[in-house]
Amino acid sequence: MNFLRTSLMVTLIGVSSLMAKPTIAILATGGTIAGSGTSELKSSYSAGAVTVDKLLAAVPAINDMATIKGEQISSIGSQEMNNQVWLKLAKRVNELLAQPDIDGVVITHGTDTVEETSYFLDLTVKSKKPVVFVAAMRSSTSMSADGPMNLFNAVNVAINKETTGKGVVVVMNDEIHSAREVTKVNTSSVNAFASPNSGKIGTVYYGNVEYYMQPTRKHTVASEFDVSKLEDLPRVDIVYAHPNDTDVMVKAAVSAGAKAIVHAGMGNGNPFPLTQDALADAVKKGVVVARSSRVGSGSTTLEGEVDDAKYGFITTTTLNPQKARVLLMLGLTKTSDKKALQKMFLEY
Ligand SMILES: NC(=O)C[C@H](N)C(=O)O
Repeated sequence: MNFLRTSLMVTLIGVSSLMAKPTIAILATGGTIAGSGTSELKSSYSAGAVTVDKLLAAVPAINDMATIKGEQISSIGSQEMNNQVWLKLAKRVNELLAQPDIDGVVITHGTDTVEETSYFLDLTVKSKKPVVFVAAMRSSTSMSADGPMNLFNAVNVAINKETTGKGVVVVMNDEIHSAREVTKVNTSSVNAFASPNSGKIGTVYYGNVEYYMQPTRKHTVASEFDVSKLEDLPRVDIVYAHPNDTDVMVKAAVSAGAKAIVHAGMGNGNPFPLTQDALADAVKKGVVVARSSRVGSGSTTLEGEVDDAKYGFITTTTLNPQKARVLLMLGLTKTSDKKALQKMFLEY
């Protein structure tokens, strides 16, 4: 009799744990998804004006799928994103994902720099659990706001078993992108994101998730970067190339104390000759110079038109300048050895 009662209880516990909803932490940082304007037909608004509770209240359906725990990290337009918020966010996500009762994290963010913040977390989160960034191009008060459906889709991606181990992903406009690859490609359209080198890794349509690609570079648990004890990050500046360029921006970066410069070169990462000399001088002063490209896709190849060995440059391979900056900031917390940093650009 006792045996029967015990086995019945075990079965009931088993069934109820099978039916238990996953718990998802939603961390809000601001952005247009939390933007508020005075008219649903005007494009002007203030980013980050809506609190996490209001954001969640706009999508009640997510409570049927998961137990939701909202948290406000910051309330800024992502053009105001900075080292402090990056570190706070990465530390908090690691803390939450270490808890057995948290199954995944969704982060609401602005679109302007979501490609950088998501890549920063891709390199610093120490968990295989889902981490999903979501944003919007239309403010919460706009007609046909895209935020609610994007958030609904993001929670569906976060509770989907297949998201485990994929690294940090970004959900926008029914698409799932890997944080390493995704970039903003349009200033105003709801279809503002693409992964030019690899394509999206999946789709999410009214909550139905389909994956068909797997990120191959090192991320999350395979990454060597640890922010748990960091208070700040090394300064890395980006210098954008153009015909008839000068040495002014490179010199300004060096005298401002940049530890590294990412050069957004022309074509396959080519600097203007005068700028190239200034970059070579920067290397002699101990500044790391990484050649990226302003083109937006493709790799700055190890053996292109620039003799990297002669000038002491490294290349960022397929990372665009703003993502290369993120990897360099973290790389410099480990080493300033150029060979070691070049290796990171081939692995991450
Ligand atoms: N669509 C957006 O989210 C743009 C806004 N400036 C932001 O990045 O916060």
